[in-house]
Amino acid sequence: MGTGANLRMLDRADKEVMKLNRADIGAVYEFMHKFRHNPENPGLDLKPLGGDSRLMSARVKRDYRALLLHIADRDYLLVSVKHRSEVYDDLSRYAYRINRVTGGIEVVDLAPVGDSIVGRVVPPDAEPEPAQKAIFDTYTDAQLLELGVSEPLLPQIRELTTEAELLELLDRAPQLTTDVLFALYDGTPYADVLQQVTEPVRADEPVDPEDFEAAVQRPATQVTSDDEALQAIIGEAFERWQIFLHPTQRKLVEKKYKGPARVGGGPGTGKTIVALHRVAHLARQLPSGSDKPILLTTFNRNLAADLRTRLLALGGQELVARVDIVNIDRLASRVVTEAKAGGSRRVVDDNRVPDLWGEFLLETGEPGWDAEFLAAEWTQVILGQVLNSRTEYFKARRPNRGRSLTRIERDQIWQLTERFNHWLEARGMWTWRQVAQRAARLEMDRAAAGGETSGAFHRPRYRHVVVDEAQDLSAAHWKMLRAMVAPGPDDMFLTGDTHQRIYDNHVTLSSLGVNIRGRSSRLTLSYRTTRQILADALQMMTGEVYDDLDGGEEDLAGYRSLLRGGRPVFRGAATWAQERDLIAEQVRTWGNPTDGSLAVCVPTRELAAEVINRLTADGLTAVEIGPDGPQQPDGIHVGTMHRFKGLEYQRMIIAAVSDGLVPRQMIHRYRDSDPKRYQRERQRDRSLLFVAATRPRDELAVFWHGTPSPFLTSRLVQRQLP
Ligand SMILES: Nc1ncnc2c1ncn2[C@@H]1O[C@H](COP(=O)(O)OP(=O)(O)OP(=O)(O)O)[C@@H](O)[C@H]1O
Repeated sequence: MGTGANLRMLDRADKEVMKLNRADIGAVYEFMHKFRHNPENPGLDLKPLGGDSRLMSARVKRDYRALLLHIADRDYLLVSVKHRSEVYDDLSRYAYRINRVTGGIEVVDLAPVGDSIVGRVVPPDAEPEPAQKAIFDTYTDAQLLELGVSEPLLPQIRELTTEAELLELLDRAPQLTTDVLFALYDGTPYADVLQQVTEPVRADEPVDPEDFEAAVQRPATQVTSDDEALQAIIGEAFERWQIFLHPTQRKLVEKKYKGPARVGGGPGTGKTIVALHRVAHLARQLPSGSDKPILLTTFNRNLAADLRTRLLALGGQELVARVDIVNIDRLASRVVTEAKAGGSRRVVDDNRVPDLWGEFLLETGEPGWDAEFLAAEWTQVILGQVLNSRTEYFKARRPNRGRSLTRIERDQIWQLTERFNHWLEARGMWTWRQVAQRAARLEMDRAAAGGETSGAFHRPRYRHVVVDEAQDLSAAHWKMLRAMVAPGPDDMFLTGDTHQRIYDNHVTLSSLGVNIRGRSSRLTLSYRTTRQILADALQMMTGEVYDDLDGGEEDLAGYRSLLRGGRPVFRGAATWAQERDLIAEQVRTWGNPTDGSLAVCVPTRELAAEVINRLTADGLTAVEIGPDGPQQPDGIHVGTMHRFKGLEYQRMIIAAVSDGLVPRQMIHRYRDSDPKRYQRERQRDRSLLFVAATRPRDELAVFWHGTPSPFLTSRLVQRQLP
């Protein structure tokens, strides 16, 4: 007999392990190590549990036993670690099956509901339990099985009459059973559950319910086999996302795509996690080397820094060494610097563009033109579409630009923009959008030269490009990225959510050479927020229509959470001073936490400064969230809405959600003059509020003074306390 064995751990087992004390956790690690070395080691006492079952037990230490599933000759799956007394008392309580829908292995403990303590957060003000009626009695067994519910659990599911019982059962049920029953319990229609919850995790090929070797390999069997990951689990220095992907997430990560692919989905559904795992997956297939063939990019600096930290946690220095992690503007500026195309020009912020146009028109004495209009035309059409010549501009489509232009007007505008360019250059300035446009041009030329058979052959810069926060990139950014990687399998992988677009970049990817048709998927299960917070955040989105980055529409159908918590608080005050009292009061109610778990979000920097003053006056440490994130980890973090992308807090207050502030008062001037722009700006402000409202994990409070923001529906406003 050979000595070594393969031992994997099922995701549910690690939850049990984490509940043990440190010494016992250490014992589990020792056990696994010994077992892999030689499962026949007499000290492990490996033996079948009941008849010809695949279930076996082995000794971890005096009081603990490991339950293992024997997959194949020297291949085992650790499914549970239990106290000795629980293992042998009633062997019929454990069941295992290959799920016919997902093809994954499911192991369940059939202990009666009521035996264990509910492990989830249940709101203190939970509604009274309904009368004794079986929760799922409107569905037949066949229907539940069709949705992928675990068969051995059916008798218990039939008995459920209260939410508490449901929560208890689902705490130990397989993932798909949990997902399906929650969706049905939330009132999602059967057909939608089938389409949104079950279909994305259906096995790609027919499932053989006896083939455990095939089953253990499928995404639906959430396991880990790698030693370092196991060690990390045991050492507690890990987070679950690093190891256990949801089957839907894992499928997207490991899929082979024929071209660019896109993953959408609401806030907190793990898009960034998927992007990071995708990078690791692609890196595993690279030939060894010391270069960086994978680009991982995102919108801004602190998001890129966060990606680096998380990628390091996921795959260590070895992985990070193969990946170029950089935010998109910095990437563009690198290209321009490398080509010495920027001279010594200094980059100025794009929001200064209207003022600069104003100065230019004044200085050059060009009457009859509106600086705002020209700034938008230059930014969105000329730079936005990387137009290089007057002819290109004549032919360009001008979607979302409101009024149409005659040929003569286009000609004049083109000339003006050329002069404006020189004017900026003479002042040693250019904007981030100009940098992006220049970089796109350089990379497109470089790619075109690569196709030539001339002596200087240019290889594409990257083999794979992975983009997070894809909704915020501009057309020039996409053109640059497209040119940096050769079209082909697994070339580009994008994650993002247009409901969270907070910069004014609207694109149609196919027109930019990034063809995601037929390769677009969506995640729907939020791992971050409670269903109570999620429901209220969705209310704030009422009535708005969002795009899918490719000319179509996208919604958040099926977006849900398995986490529960208290209902968000909504309160209005007469004045801003009184609202600050509300903030202070809420912070007190939550126990004045200054450990970095609480944040206050407001529309402007001035308001942020005033909140900081108020909290400081109360003797609390309050710190501002800057462009690189919070200035220090501790204290109460206070920042404007733009700063919250990529952050997560346990509790949050969103304050000054008042009419005139959310959306910004200034956008009203476009209402009649440029209704399309008005719509876009209004949508952007709504997205900012949505992003903020979906950052807290457990609790949310929303305040305003005077008239509440129009984004707060009357249902939300009426919920306020007297
Ligand atoms: N498979 C998983 N297991 C455990 N936690 C997960 C998993 N996937 C995601 N999470 C957690 O959910 C939270 C949100 O994940 P992530 O930031 O990737 O979501 P996102 O979709 O990119 O969100 P947003 O759109 O708001 O930026 C994080 O705390 C992450 O650790």
